[in-house]
Amino acid sequence: MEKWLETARRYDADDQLSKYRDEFYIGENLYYMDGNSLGLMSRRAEASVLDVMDDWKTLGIDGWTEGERPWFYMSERIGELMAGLIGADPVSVLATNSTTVNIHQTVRTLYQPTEDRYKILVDELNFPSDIYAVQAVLDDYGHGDGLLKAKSRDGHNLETEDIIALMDESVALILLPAVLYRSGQILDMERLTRAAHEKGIIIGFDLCHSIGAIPHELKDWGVDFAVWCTYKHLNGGPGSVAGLYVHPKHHHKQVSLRGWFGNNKESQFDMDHTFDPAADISQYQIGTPHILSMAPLLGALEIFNEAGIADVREKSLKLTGFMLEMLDAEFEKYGFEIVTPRPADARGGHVLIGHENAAGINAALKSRGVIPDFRAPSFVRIAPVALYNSFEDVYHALKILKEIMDDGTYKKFGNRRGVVA
Ligand SMILES: Cc1ncc(COP(=O)(O)O)c(C=O)c1O
Ligand SMILES: Nc1c(O)cccc1C(=O)C[C@H](N)C(=O)O
Repeated sequence: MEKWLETARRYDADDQLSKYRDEFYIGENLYYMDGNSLGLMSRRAEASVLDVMDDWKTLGIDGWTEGERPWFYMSERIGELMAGLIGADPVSVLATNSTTVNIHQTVRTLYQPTEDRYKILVDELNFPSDIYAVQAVLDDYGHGDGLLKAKSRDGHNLETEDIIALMDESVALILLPAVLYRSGQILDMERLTRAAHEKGIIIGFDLCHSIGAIPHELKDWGVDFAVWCTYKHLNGGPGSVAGLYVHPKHHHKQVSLRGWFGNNKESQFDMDHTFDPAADISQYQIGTPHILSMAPLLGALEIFNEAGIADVREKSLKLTGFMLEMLDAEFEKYGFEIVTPRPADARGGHVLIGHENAAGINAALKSRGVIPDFRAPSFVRIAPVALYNSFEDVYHALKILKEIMDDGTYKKFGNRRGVVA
């Protein structure tokens, strides 16, 4: 194992992003590898929350329009800060609601079924909330049987051609993940979008596991819409306000879930009963924005815009590459299945390993200060995050994993997941 430590130290010495590690609160002797579920708090995120609290303290109601960070425009302001991460114009990006609400909002708004074309194409590996939301839309439109699921050949990943083969004239809309939440596979968004548009289908992506980990070019690819959460790679904190993108060609369509914060800002306080939609993405807001759950993003996103998503991606690939190399070389005898695709263009920001005792192994790792997460039925997800993890973290996490396997301590933990895994 010693040679891996040397490699890790060499990589760390070369790491241009290592200066950001100190900006984050990282517990003592903790190897935090769960940034794809909940990113760590940075000092800048903490400071921006305190600044917003201070505006509330000193300005009261005038905080909506006064101060350096007027709350009335904060959803759009954070949208601007996220635009570069997804390759979009700032006027097409917004921080609002939760991911699930944004799926209801975008899908309901852009889904325009006809008698022959009413199906929504998803995949059988997507996160449950996405499926619940899409099924609810279909049910409400009287097309409950319209959910079409692309199947996985190996139970972990998807083949682009299998998805494209399902795109026919019966499909009205497609919602797919950009990076699969379990395996970490990146889907070919550009090719899928091209194929969907050739068939006249609206296509959107869930970027929960890709934003902040990989670059995107949504506008150039012509993607119709996207949604994402901000508490994973973007480090916005638990329940931080989600994001959405809608291509400018759809901005003229009136949103389905209407509320007064989607109204044209100039006329919003006229309190008229006729909805006067904002001309741009602002229309996708519904009610009063959750200012305190947006505030951490002001600081957290500043770090991203400074570090640059290209460098973040380069380091992230090197971290997961190093992890995969160690797993291949040192873990063969333990019976792990390494699920994450190997090619760099197909691998997101985390690695998924399968083992029949995965829940016990996950618990044993946590007891030793390594924080991954368990995903049913038998997987451990490990995310070394470019902004705050080092190569030495990866080395220590895997060294501890090896010790747990060698001494069998994982057996003491049973093999059941916690209530929140
Ligand atoms: C792919 C994906 N979609 C949706 C969600 C749910 O998002 P929210 O709880 O913000 O609605 C998550 C994670 O919680 C996710 O990983
Ligand atoms: N949103 C979460 C939560 O409220 C509690 C615990 C975990 C989460 C997650 O984000 C899970 C995550 N979407 C996943 O990929 O499994």
